[in-house]
Amino acid sequence: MFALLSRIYHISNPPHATASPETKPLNFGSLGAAKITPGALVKPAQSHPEVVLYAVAARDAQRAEEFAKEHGFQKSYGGPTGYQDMLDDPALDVVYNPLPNGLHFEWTMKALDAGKHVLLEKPATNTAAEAAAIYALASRKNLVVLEAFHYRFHPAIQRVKTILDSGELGPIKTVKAALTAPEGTAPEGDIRWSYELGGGSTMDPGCYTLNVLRYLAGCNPVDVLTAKAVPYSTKPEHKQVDKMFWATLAMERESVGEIHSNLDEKKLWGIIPRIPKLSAIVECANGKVEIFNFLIPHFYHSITVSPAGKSRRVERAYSFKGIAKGEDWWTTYRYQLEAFVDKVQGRVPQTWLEADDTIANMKWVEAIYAKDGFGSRPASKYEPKQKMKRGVSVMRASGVIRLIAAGFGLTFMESYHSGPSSRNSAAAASLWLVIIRQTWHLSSAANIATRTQMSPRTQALLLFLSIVVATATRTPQTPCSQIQAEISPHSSVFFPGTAGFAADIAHFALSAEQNSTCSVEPATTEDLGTILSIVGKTRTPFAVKGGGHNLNPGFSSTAGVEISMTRFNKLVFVAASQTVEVGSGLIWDDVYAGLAPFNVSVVGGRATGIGISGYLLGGGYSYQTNEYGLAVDNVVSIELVLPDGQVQVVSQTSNPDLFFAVRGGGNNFGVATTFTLKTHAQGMVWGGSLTYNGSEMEAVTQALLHYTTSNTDPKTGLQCTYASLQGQQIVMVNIYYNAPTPAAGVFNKFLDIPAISSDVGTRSYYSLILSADTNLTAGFRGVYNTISHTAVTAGLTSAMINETMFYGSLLAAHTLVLNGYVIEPFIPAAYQKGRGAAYPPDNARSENIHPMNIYYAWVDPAADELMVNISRATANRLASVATQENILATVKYPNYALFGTPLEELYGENIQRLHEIALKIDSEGTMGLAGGWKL
Ligand SMILES: NC(=O)C1=CN([C@@H]2O[C@H](COP(=O)(O)OP(=O)(O)OC[C@H]3O[C@@H](n4cnc5c(N)ncnc54)[C@H](OP(=O)(O)O)[C@@H]3O)[C@@H](O)[C@H]2O)C=CC1
Ligand SMILES: O=C1OC[C@@H](O)[C@H](O)[C@H]1O
Repeated sequence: MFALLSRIYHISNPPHATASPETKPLNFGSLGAAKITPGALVKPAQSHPEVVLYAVAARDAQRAEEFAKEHGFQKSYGGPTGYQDMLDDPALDVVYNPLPNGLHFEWTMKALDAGKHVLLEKPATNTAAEAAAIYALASRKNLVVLEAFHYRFHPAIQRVKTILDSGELGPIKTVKAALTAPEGTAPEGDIRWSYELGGGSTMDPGCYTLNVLRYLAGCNPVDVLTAKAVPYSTKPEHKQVDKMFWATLAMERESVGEIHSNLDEKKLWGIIPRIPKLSAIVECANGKVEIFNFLIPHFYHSITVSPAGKSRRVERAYSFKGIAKGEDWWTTYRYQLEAFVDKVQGRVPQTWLEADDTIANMKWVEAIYAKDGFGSRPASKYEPKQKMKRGVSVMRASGVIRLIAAGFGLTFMESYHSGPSSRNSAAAASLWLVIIRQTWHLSSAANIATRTQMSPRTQALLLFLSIVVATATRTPQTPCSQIQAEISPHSSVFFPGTAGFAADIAHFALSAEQNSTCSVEPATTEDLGTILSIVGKTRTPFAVKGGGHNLNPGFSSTAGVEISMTRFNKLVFVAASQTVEVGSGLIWDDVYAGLAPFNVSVVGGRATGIGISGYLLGGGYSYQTNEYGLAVDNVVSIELVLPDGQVQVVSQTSNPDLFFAVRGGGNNFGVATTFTLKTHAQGMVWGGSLTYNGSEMEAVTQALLHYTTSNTDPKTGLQCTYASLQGQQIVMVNIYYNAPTPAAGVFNKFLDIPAISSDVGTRSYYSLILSADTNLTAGFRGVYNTISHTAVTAGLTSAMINETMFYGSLLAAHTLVLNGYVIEPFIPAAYQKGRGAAYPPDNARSENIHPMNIYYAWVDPAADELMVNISRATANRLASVATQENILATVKYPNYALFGTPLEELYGENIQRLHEIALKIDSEGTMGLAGGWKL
């Protein structure tokens, strides 16, 4: 009892800390004079020596002033510009954002734009897409954002996690969490009852229950099995505002989650208040653990551990007992503030919530709302300053999360645009894009066929499909419903209008996306086999999507059944063999991040967001190709579900023909589920991105020619892009060296040229991958084309510059967002690291292929055909120049080639062998129903 009273006393009267002379204190400002500010910031700040309560901003100036006086803020800002005025204050370091949920996105983006770190109240935003956009901006600006799930910083919940992780209770079976608040806690008119402001029980106590479920289960959900919600009132404005909800979720590791919250729990018989529910209970194979009051454990909590067959014990954890900072009386908010300040000050926080965590939580809040029919809270109308549009792009988080994110689309670096005209055109394009997107999604299959450059065969296929779809709507058993009936509960089918479906069909390039009849997320090879067998027997067109980065329409998208590989998300490093098993639904980001703790890496993609499977099935060029060869040269084995549903692990010894064919030969032979890859020791690397003004094109070209003719160092990697961004000429150079410092002089000529922006230095390999702004054009329409050359000459670069400038200025005023021509030089040694893959054919390896990426991104769907034709014309002209210069290589990189490219141009001497293998493996032609390079 004394301990309890002592804690309560100190929570209300914390000892005041004095600033330490060694560290610079941080000036905090609160956006809004919110009810939570005193508890979450003011009190904890009093005992934190590095936190200064610097300012508060409120819509009403007098209220701001009073609030500042009452809580000890040095300054106040008020009135209609008060929030922004505070953000513009150069002395402000950190923004605390406790605004209504629906305003979190706008004001966090504005705070980041103003260069401030943000402690952001939960739930981070109204949608997962907004959360992703916040973290994309924070990462670009190197600022800290933390979603204030304060309870996660307290020793109590961490103790529960430690017990579960220790294995004492065995594998987790179910996690149950509930939070209820008595009626009146959120009175009528509270922000929590406003749909526009992001209200609802699932958004408020509910987001904690979801968060604690994910944290204790140690994984994310894979499906919302059931969800039910009750509206706050019968008034029309509350139709989508839940006062309580229940949901059951299937979790990744075969556990089940049950969560519930009630923000307005009525009294029993109208008179007896109910005891609030505040517990999380985890049932495991060998026992159970329950934490009472996981939310605000600092007052009082209990952790009851009941191992099977042993006696029950009760634990409590108010501090880390000297292992980490803290006192028994520290509140969850105080622990949180400690970690947040540590992070901002560049120290290692005791614990942290990464972007992935926040984005996943929002994703599953939305999924619950989708399932119970209440729908996501409205996306903010705020258009971020630094982006032209809210695009759709595919983002991946912790290896298991996938969502549609507001592509942090086109970043208009201020320095590229001096006049107002470019901003006006950006705004116009933005509006246009929104309208186009909405109408495009209503387009029929036939429209897709005529608007995009598709072969008569594909058009016929689509026509056939429209008939199938039309018929299917009248018959009870469609391929989708058959799949739904036959797959296990681990796998899911999603239909249009659901969040799962939207995520499954999303592509990097909008022009590559198609509205499918349904999407399927198989979780097991058996289910995948069942799906292949159903689409094969019913002759249903389908597509297989890994990362969704393929720009060719119909390659990983379909009007039929979209198979999304997202649930094949395993990542297992095997130290003994120095290999890693990688699920084909992951993106390279997941792999790099997951392998970093082992100080190893793999030969993989050079840009963020690239999927494992498409990249590997096409060959795979990497920053590490000079040192270790192409990605296909580093594949040890591939688990494949064959077109007849059989599962086979294919390696050089088990099936040399298939092992040859799959590495570069695309999806003709089945669906890859797991790749086993060689890993290589990985320390810190050096490199990053340099962006130059067009006026430096000649200087950069000279540096490039010098580099390509003199460099033989296998630790190097480089990409040089001549681009026109909205009519503005620029050159972007990404450089890489596999050591903390580069060999003397290797990149000096590039570094000597004045750059508009430079982000080069010693960093982790994954940070290097993130440094290139390759999501600049996510969500626009796009086309890739390519030629391959064997060397870089002045004649070729000058032709590339001509093409860039000509089409850049011709089309900028109309629809073009960006065109880019990328030189990717490799040293001859790169091609000697492997042999015997479908791409590159062995005889072409001696040519020392440099694949050139030709990329156009635009807005108007009506320009699709024009852009494809331009990409053909420009590639043909560059091929002629390369021929004249005697540097044209014989094969093209499949992952850059435009649809319709003859297969001989990709596979050269391998074509006959590939045809024979495909015929043997897929005599029924099942894989021919999927798009891609079809043998
Ligand atoms: N971490 C935790 O334990 C808790 C977190 N929260 C979270 O903090 C946030 C704020 O909650 P709470 O403090 O209870 O809410 P309040 O209603 O007290 O605060 C919201 C603030 O937002 C400002 N505001 C700006 N625009 C609007 C608007 N259109 N309508 C209403 N308010 C507006 C107001 O500031 P001004 O007067 O300056 O205009 C107000 O002070 C929520 O995101 C909530 O989920 C809440 C409670 C506990
Ligand atoms: O964050 C919160 O924590 C406690 C809840 O009662 C409150 O509504 C919520 O906003």
